Amino acid sequence: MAEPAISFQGVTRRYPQKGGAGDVVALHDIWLDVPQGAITGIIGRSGAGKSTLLRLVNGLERPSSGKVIVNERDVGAASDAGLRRIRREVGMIFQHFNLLASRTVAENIALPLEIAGEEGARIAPRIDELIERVGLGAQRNRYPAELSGGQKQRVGIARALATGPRVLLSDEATSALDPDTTRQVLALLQDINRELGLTILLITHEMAVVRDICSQVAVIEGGRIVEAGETYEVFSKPAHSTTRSFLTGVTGVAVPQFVAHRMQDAPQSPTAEAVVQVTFIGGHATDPMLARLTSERGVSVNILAGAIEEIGDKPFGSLIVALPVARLEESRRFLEEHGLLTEVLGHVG
Ligand SMILES: Nc1ncnc2c1ncn2[C@@H]1O[C@H](COP(=O)(O)OP(=O)(O)OP(=O)(O)O)[C@@H](O)[C@H]1O
Repeated sequence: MAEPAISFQGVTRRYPQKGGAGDVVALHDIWLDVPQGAITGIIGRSGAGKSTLLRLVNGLERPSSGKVIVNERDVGAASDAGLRRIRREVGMIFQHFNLLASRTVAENIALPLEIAGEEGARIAPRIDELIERVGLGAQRNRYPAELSGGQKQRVGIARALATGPRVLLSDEATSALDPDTTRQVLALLQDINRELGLTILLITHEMAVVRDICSQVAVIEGGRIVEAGETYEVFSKPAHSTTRSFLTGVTGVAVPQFVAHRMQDAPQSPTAEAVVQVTFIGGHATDPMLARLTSERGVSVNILAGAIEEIGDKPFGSLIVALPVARLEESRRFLEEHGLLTEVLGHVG
């Protein structure tokens, strides 16, 4: 196994509060490995500790205890020279782009190279290459105020790549963008990840971003990681209630209105039906298990809604079905024995 690109080892970050009212514990005993060359998402609500976690990676923050290892170097223990080296290897993009208004696109991208003391003659071809990569050839001499949000973020990405980093940190990079532009910027990040083998660690409060480009995800709540793993696994078997609440509306399908308004927690009669969400994962996605439940067990299944999408390059299907309450347990056992996941959402009748 390759060493992780970033490793949080028992990291706690406290902030003293004014007036001695005790510390705010922004992060509590974080253990997390970010694999090389992958796109890893950290998802959490406002105040969960996401920005603090990201700032620990490029040394803008230091841990109160524990270690943050980036490319095998301990960030908390780095000297000033060591920190400068780490920052060249770690690029960052921001929600509000952080471009200099008085500089053109090319001049904004040149900035980190100038700071790093790169020779003038080597800067120009590097800028050409970066502008080409993010598709901004026509905007080269424009100023930020003349650009759309998506174009500004492309400048941010080119600037972050200028020093040839091995890791890219993304702080809510698409939160200020409309859905179409978000898709384009996420696709660009994915291309960069694949073509340059760059490790990307992004923070977001949107599960759709995780679904679209992250192969790994960690869910953070109140400064603690409550769940982490491969996106596909976490989406198909969310173990924590916070994860489930982030997933609502992002995957699968909703119970149709005509059923939803009649649904109750408990069945009201022996002929009631249970409304069940059946999740198909991996190779099981196309298995006609519901048809077999009918043909082999004689259970009548009513399909109410369904969708199949792709998460982490694997099929992920979700169906909402009605099953007779009298056959519910047997039906769930049959489906689960064949690798499907079931969850009872309510009852009708
Ligand atoms: N410099 C600071 N001084 C004191 N408290 C801080 C500081 N930075 C963050 N905190 C506190 O630490 C906790 C985590 O903050 P953080 O900004 O990391 O969360 P977040 O998940 O990024 O939230 P948001 O999405 O709103 O930025 C919050 O309670 C915040 O108030």
